[in-house]
Amino acid sequence: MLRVEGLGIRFGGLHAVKDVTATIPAGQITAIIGPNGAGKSTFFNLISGFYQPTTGRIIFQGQDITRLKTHEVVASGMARTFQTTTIYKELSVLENAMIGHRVRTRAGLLDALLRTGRERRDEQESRDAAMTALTRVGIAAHAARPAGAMTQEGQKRVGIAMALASNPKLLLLDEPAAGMNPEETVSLMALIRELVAGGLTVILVEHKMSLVMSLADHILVLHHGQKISEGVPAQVSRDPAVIEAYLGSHAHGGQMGQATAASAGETPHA
Ligand SMILES: Nc1ncnc2c1ncn2[C@@H]1O[C@H](COP(=O)(O)OP(=O)(O)OP(=O)(O)O)[C@@H](O)[C@H]1O
Repeated sequence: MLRVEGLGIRFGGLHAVKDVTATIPAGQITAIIGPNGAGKSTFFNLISGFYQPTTGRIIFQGQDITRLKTHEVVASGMARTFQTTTIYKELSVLENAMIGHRVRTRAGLLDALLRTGRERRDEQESRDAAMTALTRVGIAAHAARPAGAMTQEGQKRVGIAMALASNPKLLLLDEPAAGMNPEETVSLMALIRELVAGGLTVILVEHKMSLVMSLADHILVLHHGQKISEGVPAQVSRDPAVIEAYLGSHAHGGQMGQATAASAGETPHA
């Protein structure tokens, strides 16, 4: 599905991501983990086209997307959510998903909000795509509600629907369980599993180790911007390099051993 080769980016003197080579399998859930400041968000921003890498290549479904702009990356079949909620609370759930479709696939946000001629022509297509996305995340019945009236978890689903409205093959979830209580976390995990069962490939960055360990098929561990381990959860959680990295970041509370046995909702780094 996705391959990165020698991927790196420097911010001034800091190598935030350095020489990462990895293959993300199709039809699976891959989690990117690592202690605080490991480079997870930066890696995410690189593969979704938000940052241009200093070195390396990104191959998505056989196509080199390294130099594509964000909207071109989306058009190629990849969409992401954001760590902090980026939904429009005063607008309806449906309108949010429609904006997700339009902003990601063609016109800019301004077009979408100002209802230009092109936007109007595209409206029906957006509406259909948005309803399909809302159905996929289980909130079609709430289409007319203001997004801000949804629960925290409901708002997460709106955010995921915004990404799904562009009908991606690969969905990038930036800390999907952030701010969720244990029950909401379990419910979101079920949703992510359903989406993958339906054919989607998912990559997520997540601090809640319990979620990562029970949800991910494949884990990639970053530390100081470099890949230090990769494999199935059982392999990775026993990898001495990973344990060492988390113990080394103990000052931040990152403890891998504890994390694997943790209940849903625990945030090892918090
Ligand atoms: N735009 C930027 N400019 C300069 N430095 C940056 C930028 N983005 C990230 N960094 C730095 O790169 C390093 C990696 O940060 P990043 O946010 O990717 O780590 P992370 O693993 O996502 O951390 P966390 O677990 O705390 O979210 C950090 O030292 C951070 O300060």
